[in-house]
Amino acid sequence: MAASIAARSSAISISRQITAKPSPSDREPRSTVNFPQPYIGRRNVRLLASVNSNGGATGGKSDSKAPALEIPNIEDDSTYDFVSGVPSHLLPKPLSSTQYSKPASDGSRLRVAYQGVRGAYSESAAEKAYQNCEAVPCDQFDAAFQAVERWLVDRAVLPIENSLGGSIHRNYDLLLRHRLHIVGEVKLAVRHCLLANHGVKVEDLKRVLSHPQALAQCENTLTKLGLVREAVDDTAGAAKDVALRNLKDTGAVASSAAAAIYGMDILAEDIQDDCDNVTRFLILAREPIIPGTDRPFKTSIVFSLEWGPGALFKALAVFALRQINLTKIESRPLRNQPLRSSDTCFDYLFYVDFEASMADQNAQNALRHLKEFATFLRVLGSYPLDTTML
Ligand SMILES: O=C(O)C(=O)C[C@]1(C(=O)O)C=C[C@@H](O)C=C1
Repeated sequence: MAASIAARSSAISISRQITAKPSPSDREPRSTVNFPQPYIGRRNVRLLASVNSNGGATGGKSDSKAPALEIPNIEDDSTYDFVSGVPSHLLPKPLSSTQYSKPASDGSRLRVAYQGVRGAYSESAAEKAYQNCEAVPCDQFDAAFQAVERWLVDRAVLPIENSLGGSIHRNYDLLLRHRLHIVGEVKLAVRHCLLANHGVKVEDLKRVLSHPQALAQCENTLTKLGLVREAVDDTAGAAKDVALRNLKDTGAVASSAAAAIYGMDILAEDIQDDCDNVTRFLILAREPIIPGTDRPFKTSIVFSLEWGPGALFKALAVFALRQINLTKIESRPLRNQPLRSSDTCFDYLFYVDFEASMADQNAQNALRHLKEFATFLRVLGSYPLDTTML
């Protein structure tokens, strides 16, 4: 493998990873029938956490053509992993929800991959998730996923949505292409600064470099200043580039930490369009955590549906009927899936976050119900909510 121990303290670059043989999970999902389908079909599997054998409220079977809001009987005694469909006794022991943030017992620091260079917001998020961790920079999101899969690091912390800019679609797509588990979330208040080299004034600037999300979050300020925007891989990388090339007509939108690291002046602070600018990051690991009920949990799933009137309404009703609160829904195109026979519409994957632990009977019933009519369903993780004040 090209990425080796030598890469331990240097940035992980995707080009280095590409020389390695792709694992089956690196491949693009081809269609719903080619996905690993632990939840698909009409077979009733038990969930990893124990469930009672009558399977829920009504115990009745529903009609798959017009799914009624009823719960099926549980007929199969086996226990399967949510994600892989492998019998759970054959899987590595998952982390418990209290273990997931503890440092390793041998005193070594947890290695946490993030996308960007030093001074990126993602680095701060990694450090917020795991104080005293070794934050490992990666040039692309994909490299951070691969770094975890190849045991180069222990975790990855990647942005998934921002309160102003919206979803980071690339990471939704990568969640499905890779086999990692969501084991936590981190919310980070993002306060952007306009940075420039020493002696440069705002009036001297013609262009500004930054991550597309950061540029979107500062839309109003940058429009008022009349600056031409140029998108780069990360905010701190923009600052580094402007500093290294000693540009006099170009600024960067980045953090105050990046200004200090790359020796730049801060021309303006808090230039985001709203002072409440928050980015939510996901913490990814090779193994899932055991969902608990000792504190508020969230569960993230992805599913696809048969086409037809009310299909999404019925899918979401499995949660509404059980008073389960949804916190996020995102739809993404189902790639490599030919257009439907009528050629008039696309196929979608729906990513849903809901406020319940997979250890809750209610959540298990909801997913068992959804699996009756979903053409694909995967649990991406069940993890504690980040309830810290920003
Ligand atoms: O460029 C950075 O500093 C990042 O950490 C990336 C990122 C993102 O992808 O959304 C993270 C937080 C901010 O929302 C802006 C950019």
